[in-house]
Amino acid sequence: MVVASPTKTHSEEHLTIELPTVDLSGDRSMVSNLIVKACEEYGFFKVKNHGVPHDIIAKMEKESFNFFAKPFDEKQKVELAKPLGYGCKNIGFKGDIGEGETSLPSLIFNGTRRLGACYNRNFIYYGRNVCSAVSAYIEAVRELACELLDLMAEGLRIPDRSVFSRLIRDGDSDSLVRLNHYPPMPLLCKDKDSSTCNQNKVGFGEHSDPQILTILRSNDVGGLQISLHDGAWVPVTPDPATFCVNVGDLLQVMTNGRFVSVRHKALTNSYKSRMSMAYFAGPPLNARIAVPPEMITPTKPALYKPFTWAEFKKAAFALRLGDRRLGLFRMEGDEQVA
Ligand SMILES: C=C1C[C@]23C[C@@]1(O)CC[C@H]2[C@@]12CC[C@H](O)[C@@](C)(C(=O)O1)[C@H]2[C@@H]3C(=O)O
Ligand SMILES: O=C(O)CCC(=O)C(=O)O
Ligand SMILES: [Fe+2]
Repeated sequence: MVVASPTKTHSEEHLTIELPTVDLSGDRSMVSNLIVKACEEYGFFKVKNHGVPHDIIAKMEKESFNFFAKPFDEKQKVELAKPLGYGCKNIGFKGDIGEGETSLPSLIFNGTRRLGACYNRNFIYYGRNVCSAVSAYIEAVRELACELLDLMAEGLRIPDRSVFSRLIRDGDSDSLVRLNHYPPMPLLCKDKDSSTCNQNKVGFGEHSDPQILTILRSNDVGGLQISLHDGAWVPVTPDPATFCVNVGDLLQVMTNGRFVSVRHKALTNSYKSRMSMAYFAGPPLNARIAVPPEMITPTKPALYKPFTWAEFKKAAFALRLGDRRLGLFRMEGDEQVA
């Protein structure tokens, strides 16, 4: 059963919880334990001293801003096979956007190692600079994603340390890079007669990420919010010196529900452009999503049926952005939906 039920927003007030920030230059066993704790508690954490060279990030940011600053007609030329390419005002195949009348220009690149970011005709449209910036960025964040996945396996005491990362290292790993641009939007008014207009519009609606792991970075403009267990929305403070890392649906499955793939959304603001860059680390399409035996015990039996990423992706991409898709793969007789 699929339940399309956005979690409820707690009135206007927001909790101010700082996400755990993990310093990757610290003691390895301490780092791996901290990461496991953060993935269990929040499904999100920040990393500093992450090893992704500053010039690679700066070049990617510069090329992304240049791209979004181009005239619309020119950007539209790169609209190729969905979800890859440039898209405006819709997310996915069903035209989902935020709750408000927002437009989200975004650009999606293939992160598959074998194909490269700008394979076939894309190269002509994006230009040499964009392609080399994206390729270097993908290489560097893939390394970071693999390192984090190894640390997670260590923290979970799984003897096969590369059980998760090998899916990403595979030349056919089905990864993506998405650049999101949130232009400033006027504030929403609570009601027509009200002179108090103070609500930011939703730029990217509530959802979880379907892949294994997401490595997200934004400029210094806030907007990302995550949903806590009780349905409260918590804003994430932007910090360009860190990456924000989140557990995807597949990692929730591969840890047998120990890590949580947490719902999140992004709001626009009325004064400054926000730009985010997300690397979605996915496995090869034919990969069987297996749960390491250490994650299954008599008290914690397998929660999900076995499936391939192709099967999961097909189901996920046929749904709407906010739909809960993990329920489709729960073991028979299990009443839970996610
Ligand atoms: C409505 C949708 C957009 C999405 C594919 C989907 O059918 C459901 C998951 C969405 C998502 C969220 C994370 C990433 O931004 C994304 C590229 C992905 O892999 O899954 C998007 C998809 C998209 O924009 O096509
Ligand atoms: O822009 C953001 O901070 C979030 C974007 C996001 O969640 C996504 O691209 O899947
Ligand atoms: Fe996301």
